[in-house]
Amino acid sequence: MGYKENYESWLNNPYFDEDTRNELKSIEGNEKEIEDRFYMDLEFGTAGLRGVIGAGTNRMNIYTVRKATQGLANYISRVNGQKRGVAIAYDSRHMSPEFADEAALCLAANGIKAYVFESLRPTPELSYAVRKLGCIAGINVTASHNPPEYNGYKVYWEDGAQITPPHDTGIMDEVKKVTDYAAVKTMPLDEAKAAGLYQVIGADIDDPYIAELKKLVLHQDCIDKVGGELKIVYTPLHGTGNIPVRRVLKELGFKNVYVVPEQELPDGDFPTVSYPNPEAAEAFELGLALGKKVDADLILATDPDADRLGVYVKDSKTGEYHSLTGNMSGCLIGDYVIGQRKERDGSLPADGAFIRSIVSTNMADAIADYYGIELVEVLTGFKFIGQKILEFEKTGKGTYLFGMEESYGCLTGTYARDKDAIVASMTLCEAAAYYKTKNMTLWDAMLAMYERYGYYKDDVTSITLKGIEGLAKIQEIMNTLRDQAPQEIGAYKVTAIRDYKKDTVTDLATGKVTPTGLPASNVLYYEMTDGAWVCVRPSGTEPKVKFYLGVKGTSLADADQKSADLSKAVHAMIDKML
Ligand SMILES: O=P(O)(O)OC[C@H]1O[C@H](O)[C@H](O)[C@@H](O)[C@@H]1O
Repeated sequence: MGYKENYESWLNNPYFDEDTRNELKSIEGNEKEIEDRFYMDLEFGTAGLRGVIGAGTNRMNIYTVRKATQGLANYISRVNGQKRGVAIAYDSRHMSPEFADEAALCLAANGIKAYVFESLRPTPELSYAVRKLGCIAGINVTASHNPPEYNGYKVYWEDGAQITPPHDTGIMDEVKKVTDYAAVKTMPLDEAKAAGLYQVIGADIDDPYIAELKKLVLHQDCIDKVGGELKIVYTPLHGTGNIPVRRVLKELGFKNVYVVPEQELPDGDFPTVSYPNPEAAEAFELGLALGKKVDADLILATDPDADRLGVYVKDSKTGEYHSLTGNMSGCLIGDYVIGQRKERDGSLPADGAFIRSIVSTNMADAIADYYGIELVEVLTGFKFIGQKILEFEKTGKGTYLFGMEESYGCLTGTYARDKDAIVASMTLCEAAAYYKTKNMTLWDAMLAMYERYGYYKDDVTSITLKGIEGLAKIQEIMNTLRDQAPQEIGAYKVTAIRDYKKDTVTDLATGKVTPTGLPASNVLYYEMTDGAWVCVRPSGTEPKVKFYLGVKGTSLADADQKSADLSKAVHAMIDKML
């Protein structure tokens, strides 16, 4: 069916509620809008379903949510997982609780028990809940850090990680097979409850989740010593982090936690920011102002579903606040956790591993090298880190020590299988306490890391290309780069090209081709002279093509300069293709 027919069929089908049909009527004659809403079904990307809320097959609405859930239910039935149930969480976005209930009632109508959180919860807690309750799957209704008009639907499998092969394609196939929206099952809430197919969860999961986090603390002694002195500013950016972050910090003994009042309460409009993403500087405007006022040691921001953490730290020598990228905070936390674990236990597991995505900093490799542990690379998406943890468990080979992504996410511990900004906040505050007892700030610790591991500087630039034309343009950019591979970028010569789609690593000096060792993915990676690199890939969660880059300098200033120069060269390369 073409987009026009799809539109007509929604418009004229009484199965769709009146509001939906009225919304569709209001766009009559607006071809572009109709095409965008109906030219495709919302697809599973890096992080499941994600789209703008509204009527249409390419939108997030109760019908597309139900359809996805019917597909999931069919898959669960196919693998005989009905009895184990599905845990469901949701964030502070518009329609999140409604979509969560739609999903639950569809599952219930399929004989699958749904465990639904009583109110909003962070993504990592959902991941934990799936494991804790022994569920076959999990659903999280969230669009993470996207703008307010978006919502999404992340699917988790029994190990608590977001779906990967074979379950992702298995579920997607089942979703595709559901062609008649009216055939999707659902049932009334009271009936689902009476049948024991809808169970509300809350404190019964919160308490053991927080307890798991606290088990990971390595230096309670340091918190006891200076937890009353450190000043921490925190913003949940109108999302789910508020209660759990404050709770864990309080229970551990951090006494001065200042929450940004304007951003404390859940609000799906995210009224104080245009983009509730700790990667964006604007997310810190209010936090920084409060930080300066109270003279905070560190400023933390978690995104709406609290899987990403952004950080600013105070440089006590200049009084300035430095922003830490996800690469920097990830390395700071990873280095602390691995280093202090070694200190505590005397040694690290012989098969210990530090996992990072291919687009994350090479400083991680230097850290792994320093501690004599393995550095494992995975594709972008924390689900691949989750998948590795499971592989370690299944094969008995490999011990997870730490995992991180440049996109502001990391996980210490294996109680959850998605990135956890609650544990990241906790661990960073603990590290701040530890370094404080050594008369160091977190910024001092960061500088010490540069000294020890090298002056790595990494950056990411993205180009937003929306809609059907945008999608085509992104493909065109990838094709251009494949057909006319750059031999140099800025001051650097390309030494090898990794094409993750073709599964090839081509050494440009010898022409030798080797496999990438990772599953196929539309990613191009240029290894360059002097430890520099550039990587290009379409985002799986937003209408963007992303250009990642990294350099290694001889000092902070040198690395900054090299990074700025390479960034300029990448921009010039992009401009040529637009
Ligand atoms: O670059 P993208 O495909 O948009 O993904 C960026 C990030 O999105 C989400 O936060 C996922 O949970 C991450 O695992 C992923 O790295």
